[in-house]
Amino acid sequence: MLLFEAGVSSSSSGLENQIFQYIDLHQNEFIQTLKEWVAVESDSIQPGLRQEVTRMVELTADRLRALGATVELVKLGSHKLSDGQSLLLPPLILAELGKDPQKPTVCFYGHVDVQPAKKEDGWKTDPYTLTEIDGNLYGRGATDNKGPVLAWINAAESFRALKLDIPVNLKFIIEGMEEAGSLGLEEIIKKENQRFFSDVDFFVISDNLWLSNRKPALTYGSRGNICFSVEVRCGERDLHSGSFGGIIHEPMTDLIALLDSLVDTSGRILIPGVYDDVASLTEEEKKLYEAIEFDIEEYKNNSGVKKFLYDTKEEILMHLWRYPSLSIHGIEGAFHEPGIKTVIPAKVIGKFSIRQVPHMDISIGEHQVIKYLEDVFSKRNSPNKLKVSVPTSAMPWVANINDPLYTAARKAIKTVFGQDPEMIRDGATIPIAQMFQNITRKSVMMLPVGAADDAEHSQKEKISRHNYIQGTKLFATLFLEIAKLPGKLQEKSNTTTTN
Ligand SMILES: C[C@H](N)C(=O)N[C@@H](Cc1c[nH]cn1)C(=O)O
Ligand SMILES: [Zn+2]
Ligand SMILES: [Zn+2]
Repeated sequence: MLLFEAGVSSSSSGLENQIFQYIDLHQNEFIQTLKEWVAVESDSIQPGLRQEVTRMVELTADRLRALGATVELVKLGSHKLSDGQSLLLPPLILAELGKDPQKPTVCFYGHVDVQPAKKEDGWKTDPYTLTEIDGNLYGRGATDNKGPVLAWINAAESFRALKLDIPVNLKFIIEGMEEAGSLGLEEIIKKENQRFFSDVDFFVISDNLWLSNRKPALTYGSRGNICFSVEVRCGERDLHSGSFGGIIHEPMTDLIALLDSLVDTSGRILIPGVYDDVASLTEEEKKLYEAIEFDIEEYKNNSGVKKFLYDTKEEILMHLWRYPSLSIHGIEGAFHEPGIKTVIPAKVIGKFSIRQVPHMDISIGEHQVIKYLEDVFSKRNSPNKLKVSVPTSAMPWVANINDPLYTAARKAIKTVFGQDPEMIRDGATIPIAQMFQNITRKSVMMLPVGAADDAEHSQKEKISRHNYIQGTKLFATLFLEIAKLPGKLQEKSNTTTTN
């Protein structure tokens, strides 16, 4: 059996070494569970797979119950699809393990839904069969986010199996709609703020990646996102392009023109006012970017793209983390199969999103985009119908890295990986981060275990065996480090005695 040397460093204690050995010895069992989880096609985007998402949430609940946790499945109601139909949302898991008032309480967030994946998208392995190749575990959801969710559960299980006291109370909030924009979540966080979340001291999210393939990271910021749907319709049914091509305003032509008006060739968003509220860059912040270790070539190789829009480390990171970006994701109703279908689609829906950064206002952004699209469309003198909607949006998040939670995590990372973490932000969005911070006013931290080459949302998504197993050790060590934070414990026992 392979033992990871970095997990048994000179700075780790006897207790840590005992836990690390247990994790190393049981790594194949942990991987087997991940295999079972990856086999569930819990794609939250495609309505036809909603039952699989619910099944995945139930499987997760079973695992938490087996750990000894008390599990509640909270109903989130339903949501409206673009065709007007209503679809049930999967339940949300709120689980609790330990309720000792003398211990700090850590709430972990993760999601068990995944992005869509089909073998024919270009996967070399079946996306729903976890496949190990050269130490990497390939499969949809391996890193985003089933692997990290299991790593948290594995960490707690390891304490239990060794009959060791978990030195923190654990709470879990696990959803099945993150990839679809965390529908229904904010309402529950607000509702549960005075109940389930009332005794939480720290929130930890492990749903993003390191900046490097090898160097661990701690994340203190993420971008938000506003998702837009732009529908252009000419009639009730598709038309023969031989019978009608040349005499009508085609919806797809209108839509392509609208989408083409959004960004220029340098990546700059062309919607007036979008950059107005972006936080200005201070000298202090500039220095932060200069100090970061970032291998542009490695990042480029991970993407498979030959050239980025920017050449310097600072420009690239700033355009990922502190400036908005606009991406076009797809067109519903467009003929996308191989071959030629000589049709004029009657209705097409373009999908794009704008990653929001601090100080940008979502409702102002929505208004600016809708007005701009209406202006561009009106100049085309098209009789077609334009409808712009915002199916989902999420706020950006930035945390205070001087919070004791970050101190505990730095120590845990140093113990397990033998090096200090890179302090990073993330260009992606985890809607719950800002909800936790805003609503509960407690400390929030992102502690990723996936590496930069994990290819989230892509055809070769993976987590390495190393990161999955070391990640499990990291979370176990984090429990021990959080329990050592004196200020928090002191405060907690004071509160307990005065109550
Ligand atoms: C970072 C996280 N693993 C993730 O992939 N989040 C999604 C969430 C989202 C945002 N808008 C719609 N879904 C993402 O950043 O794309
Ligand atoms: Zn995720
Ligand atoms: Zn994702």
